[in-house]
Amino acid sequence: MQIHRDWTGLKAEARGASVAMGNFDGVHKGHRAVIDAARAASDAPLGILTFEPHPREYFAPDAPPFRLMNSEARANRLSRLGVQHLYELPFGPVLAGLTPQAFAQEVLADGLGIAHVTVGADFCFGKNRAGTAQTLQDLGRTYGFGVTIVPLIGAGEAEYSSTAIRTALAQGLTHEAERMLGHWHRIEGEVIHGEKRGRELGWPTANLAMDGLHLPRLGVYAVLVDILTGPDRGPCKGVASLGVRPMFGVNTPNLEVNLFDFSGDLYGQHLSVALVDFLRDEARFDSLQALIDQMEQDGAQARALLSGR
Ligand SMILES: Cc1cc2nc3c(=O)[nH]c(=O)nc-3n(C[C@H](O)[C@H](O)[C@H](O)COP(=O)(O)O)c2cc1C
Ligand SMILES: Nc1ncnc2c1ncn2[C@@H]1O[C@H](COP(=O)(O)OP(=O)(O)O)[C@@H](O)[C@H]1O
Repeated sequence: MQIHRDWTGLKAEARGASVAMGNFDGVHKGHRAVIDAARAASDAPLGILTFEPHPREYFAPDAPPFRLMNSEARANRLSRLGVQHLYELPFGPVLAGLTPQAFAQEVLADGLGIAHVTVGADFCFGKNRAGTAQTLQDLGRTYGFGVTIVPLIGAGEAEYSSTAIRTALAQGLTHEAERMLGHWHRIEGEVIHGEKRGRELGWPTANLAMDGLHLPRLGVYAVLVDILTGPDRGPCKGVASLGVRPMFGVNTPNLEVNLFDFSGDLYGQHLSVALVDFLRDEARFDSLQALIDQMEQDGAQARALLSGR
């Protein structure tokens, strides 16, 4: 998959693509219906047109993080769906200021030379979100690109939506989120250094930052892990704590993963951690020993829940 971060001066092989356009946060079942329609609409190379940062991050930079995945995780998932070109356009004052007409003409037609655009029925675009899917279809006739509008799938509009998935995860409803996503919700990133306390407790934990990401319910989860890089690359299981570690003062939230039956060095490697079962809320215990005893129970419960997965 090639990633393009500009909409002018692209090489000829990127032109004429059929693209699915949207934010694709989470790449849930509704998104995949739009991507499948883009694939079916044309024999041209399949592309995704999306924005980075997410427009909502640009317009409300101080709002709490809401994204289900960072741009790297989104790109990896889209690549696995067979997307050949990812147009990850920088969302800033220039794009935010384009009218729907200017976006269609300058970005889609003259800039990228796109042959066909597929969007979900609720797609809005352009300055003040003034353009609808129907507007796009009309502009396509003017500027010479085809437009497919995909009806929203599911019983109601909220059936498959990134917002509904965020709500489920905030309640610890991992299986409900999975039903809408079509896969487990995953947190991906590089293993960073922590306080080196885990190994002293007998529970080393590989730590991932939650920077910019939506926070699922804080607490302990049974997790399926893919080690994406390094000598220990491959799938494994574990138990993870997502939270602020109230036992140890005030901290920024992170994800701490203990891998079962593993003793390698993971610093700097990339992990993808699937939240499978919520076990309990994060707690503050009277003693370190009480925390360790509880971690033993968490580990045993996670092993039991994950057996057969
Ligand atoms: C299964 C598990 C459960 C945990 N539960 C709690 C908890 O309830 N309260 C808490 O403050 N920390 C909890 N932690 C987080 C530990 O405090 C943390 O992993 C430890 O401080 C190690 O931190 P370090 O990686 O920075 O060395 C838990 C960790 C694991 C792996
Ligand atoms: N079973 C394991 N699960 C998670 N990390 C492990 C495991 N065994 C060894 N490690 C290594 O130990 C590190 C975590 O140890 P820890 O004492 O918690 O340090 P830190 O506070 O830096 O996270 C991980 O980043 C990884 O490199």
